[in-house]
Amino acid sequence: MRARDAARAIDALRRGWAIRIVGLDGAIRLMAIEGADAVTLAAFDPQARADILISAARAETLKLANQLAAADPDLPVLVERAPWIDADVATAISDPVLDLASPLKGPFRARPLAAPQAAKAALRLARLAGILPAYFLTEGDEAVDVTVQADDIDAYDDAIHLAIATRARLPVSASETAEIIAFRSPDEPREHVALVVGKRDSSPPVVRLHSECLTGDVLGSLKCDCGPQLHQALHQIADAPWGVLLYLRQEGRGIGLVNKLRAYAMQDQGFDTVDANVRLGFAIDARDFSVAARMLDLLGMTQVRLLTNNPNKVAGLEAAGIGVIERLPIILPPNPHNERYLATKRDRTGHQL
Ligand SMILES: Nc1nc2c(ncn2[C@@H]2O[C@H](COP(=O)(O)OP(=O)(O)OP(=O)(O)O)[C@@H](O)[C@H]2O)c(=O)[nH]1
Ligand SMILES: [Zn+2]
Repeated sequence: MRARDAARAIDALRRGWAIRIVGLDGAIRLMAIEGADAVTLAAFDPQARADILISAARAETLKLANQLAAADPDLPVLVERAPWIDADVATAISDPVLDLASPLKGPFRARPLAAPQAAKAALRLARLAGILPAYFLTEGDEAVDVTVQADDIDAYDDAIHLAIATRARLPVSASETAEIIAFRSPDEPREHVALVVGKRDSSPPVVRLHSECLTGDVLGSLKCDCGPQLHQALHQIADAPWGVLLYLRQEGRGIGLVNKLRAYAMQDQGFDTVDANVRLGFAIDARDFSVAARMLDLLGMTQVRLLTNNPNKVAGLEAAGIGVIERLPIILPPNPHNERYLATKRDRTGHQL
């Protein structure tokens, strides 16, 4: 059960437990800095010798990039442990939101990575767990709570075992005859849903992929366009012969709610949505639309008319075998709070607005 080991490791990281990642080039023992305190750190690393693993982007902010031998932007950086680096300093090293409040100590020194494949997998695992990509790292063979192969983290794909769990009628304000279909995967606790609107016929459905946005969808946040887009999409689908809205549990473009809110805190400090993600150590867009393709596949839909301004959604579905026969724009007027966000999407992430 290889996906199960990755799922266990994700769970362990969120609980602050120690894990070991075994790569082709060696094994590393890790504990997430996020959630670590003096007590858990002492148990993990009694001699205070664990180094600190961070993303290349974070290392650049800490002025460590010039010490890197290989210029691989995806290769994490190992920061040598100094006596003054305790749990609080490690937190300041890992979290860019704190940079203004706690000017960083230094200088830091980078150390060569003994197990680069395992270290890269550790960063991917942090993203999957929704935590900051920063760890205490040792190469010792002391006990851990979970051991996982780097290959299993690389291959982790929550779409593979996705299946329809149940379906029911769900009248919504846009359509009284909608049906909700829930999907579940044993590898992933978050459940995706599809809302099928209108009477299914042989024409390609109008489809909207909506990524979860708690702040926009539920709280009416004005910082983004998610809430109004969600409702507009449902009405556009209701006006079409038929269609489906996929509600994907990809909060914060796949980095999770807490990390998205960290990105918002970075935006309060002047960074735009793209730079905030990068400075936190994540991809600009960490979503994988193959899960949406798998849902459409399970619904028997192979060709769609896609409601989006995002060319990556079109490309992602097509790469996963769904034919996008038409892209339909979804345009809403900006407000003073999301004007910059929408301009960034247009200018930096290729949105056709
Ligand atoms: N990381 C991050 N995520 C954000 C930010 N603002 C909104 N989001 C997330 O972005 C996602 C919304 O994107 P979508 O509306 O699905 O898609 P899109 O890429 O804008 O493309 P469209 O189909 O054209 O709307 C949601 O998961 C939001 O939580 C931000 O500043 N940072
Ligand atoms: Zn939003």
